[in-house]
Amino acid sequence: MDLTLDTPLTDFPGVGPARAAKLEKLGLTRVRDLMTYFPRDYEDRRKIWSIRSAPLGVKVCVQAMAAEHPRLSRIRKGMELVKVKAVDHAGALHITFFNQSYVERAIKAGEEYVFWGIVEEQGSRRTMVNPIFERTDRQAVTGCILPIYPLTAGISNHLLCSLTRPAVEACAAQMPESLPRSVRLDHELAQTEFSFRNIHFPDSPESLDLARRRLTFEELFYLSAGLSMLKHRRGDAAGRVVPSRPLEEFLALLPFPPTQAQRRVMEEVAADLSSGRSMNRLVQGDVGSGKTVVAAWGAYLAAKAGMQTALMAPTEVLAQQHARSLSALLEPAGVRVGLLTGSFTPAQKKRLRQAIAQGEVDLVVGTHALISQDVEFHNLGLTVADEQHRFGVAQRSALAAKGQAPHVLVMSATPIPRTLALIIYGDLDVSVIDQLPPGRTPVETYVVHEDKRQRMYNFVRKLVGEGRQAYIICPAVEDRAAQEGAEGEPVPFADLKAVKSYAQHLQDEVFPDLRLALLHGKMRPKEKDAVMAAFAAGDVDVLVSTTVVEVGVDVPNAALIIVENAERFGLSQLHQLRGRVGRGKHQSYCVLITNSHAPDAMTRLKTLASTTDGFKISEEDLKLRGPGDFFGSRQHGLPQLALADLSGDMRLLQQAQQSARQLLQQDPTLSQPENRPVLDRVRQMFADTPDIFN
Ligand SMILES: Nc1ncnc2c1ncn2[C@@H]1O[C@H](COP(=O)(O)OP(=O)(O)OP(=O)(O)O)[C@@H](O)[C@H]1O
Repeated sequence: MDLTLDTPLTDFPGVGPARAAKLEKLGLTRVRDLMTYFPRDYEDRRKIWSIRSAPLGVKVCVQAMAAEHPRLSRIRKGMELVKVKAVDHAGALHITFFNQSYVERAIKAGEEYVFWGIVEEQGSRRTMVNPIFERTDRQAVTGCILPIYPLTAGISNHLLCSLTRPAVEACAAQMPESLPRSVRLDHELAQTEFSFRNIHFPDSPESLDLARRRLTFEELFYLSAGLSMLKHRRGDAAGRVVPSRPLEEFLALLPFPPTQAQRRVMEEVAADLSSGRSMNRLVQGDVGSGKTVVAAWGAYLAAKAGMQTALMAPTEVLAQQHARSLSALLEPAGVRVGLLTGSFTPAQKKRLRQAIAQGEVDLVVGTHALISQDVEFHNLGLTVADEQHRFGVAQRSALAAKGQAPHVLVMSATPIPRTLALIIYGDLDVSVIDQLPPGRTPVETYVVHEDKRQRMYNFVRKLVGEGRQAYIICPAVEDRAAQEGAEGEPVPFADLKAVKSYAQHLQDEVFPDLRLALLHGKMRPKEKDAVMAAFAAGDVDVLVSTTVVEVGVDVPNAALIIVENAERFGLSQLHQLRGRVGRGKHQSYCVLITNSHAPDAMTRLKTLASTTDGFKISEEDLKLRGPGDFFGSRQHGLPQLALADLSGDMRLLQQAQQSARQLLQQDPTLSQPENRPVLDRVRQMFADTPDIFN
């Protein structure tokens, strides 16, 4: 069979319609797809041992001759055994196969085989159970470094290897070289053919490293090039001029002087808005660093220039809170603030929509409802997305599409490690508020086990006695699959009922004399708002809540947060939760309760207890849990990476970025003929995200 990159997999022997359908599930229909279907791991099966020298207890290859015809026996119903003795110059290996009766015919007395399995010793006998085996003259999966591919039901690693091996042999040389020669030489990257051969079937660990380095670099290079082009394109986009005004005029509205960091970021925003180019800026700041002020400043400038601002918040509770605090701040300066959420009655919504369309509202605060089709703005000049990584790139663009190239400000309260920020927000300029307002004392954090529960309740009572308020957070879980704890234990708060009855228990048995309230995501928005408002007003002492308070909720008098089943949360999420306290002048506390004694759970929780620096914590989280948490379900809308490991490939990312930038400096649109292959690859990579690259 003559293979080319376009040969369909159905041309391979043994691939009928049923298998083809399963392969398609993995994205594999042609040889080309096999080439870029990379192994997730490797097994080093190069060393071939003799029976006596083979180490015990680990998987090894042993070469030996079948000394007899295999013996098949049925020991009980449904259980078949095949036994065979294999020998070499110095020893014998007693091999047993369970329920693989075909072995009786497959192994022939007198033939040499390589057996891949675990050697064990019973007395002086060396044994092996269920090895993989092949004849020494037909070695394919032994004597080599074997790739381990990601699989799906009905597709074995063996099958994938048997497809990939001939594909790579015939077609590695046909894979086009798209990296510019100078980039390849500058970074000492291996050639394409070598890289594809060795990423699948490495000659040695060193060759594998070279191959992986090249292909990872390539991936990061195209990603960086795409993102730079996007930034460049946006950067060039003409923006509406929002004239700057003296900062002091706005600062006079604030009840506190800004921090240096806030001042700097506000100046950056004003410079963007008045530049005549369209702003695309991310404001990153640790919890409680005071990002809202920056958004308010942007909205203020826009309003004074006769333009509207839309501020999109991720939750109803947060939208309500922003609307409250922004109107208190801005209404005195004549900026009209409106709130639009999904929970309004149709009549209310209609009235507000009309006001928005007629330009009677300057700043519209809302949830996703803002993106809905029938909201029309009179003159939208600025959009602000709070907690952007919860929204996708697509949602951000949908909001922006409601105006004529409005300026875009994105605020993220989850500090993101720099590597990830470069990728998730590669298309944005970044400002960091790296300073907390003065007078904050760091939150004291404790990890405690169940047995200290009573002491903790006493502590709650003591703080409430001093006039403070407290949160008690329970992890309510929505999907059934997640209801088992990490170690398979049932989770006390796995369902809403449990949270409700826990709250009831606290009110009835533990704190009958305190004012408790319950908040959870399944409540009607109006109820949620009422509870939050009561808590903010100091009418509730203890708020028992699910993680709906996680993002952004701001009640400075709250000085204690207790997190139940803390081991179930990611570090960054716990950091967010902890950020709900320590927002005022009172010494605040965070108590993480756990039943778990699992060492890694304890390590994670102790990390949190040892630092309050959000960037450090998120880096630790990235190391411990991988980037999945930050990326969510690919909501960011950027391409998925096949090889690059964002927690480890930082240096390579920097090199790739630098090199992509250099190339784009010479040829910003990659329109020169020699850069055509790069442009094609970038387009291909961004093909699934047309809203950011067309
Ligand atoms: N410069 C400042 N001096 C004193 N207090 C400030 C200052 N800036 C903001 N604050 C107050 O600090 C609290 C936190 O501000 P804000 O809600 O804007 O933080 P944030 O960055 O959005 O935090 P989070 O991400 O946790 O929501 C608010 O009560 C705010 O009024």
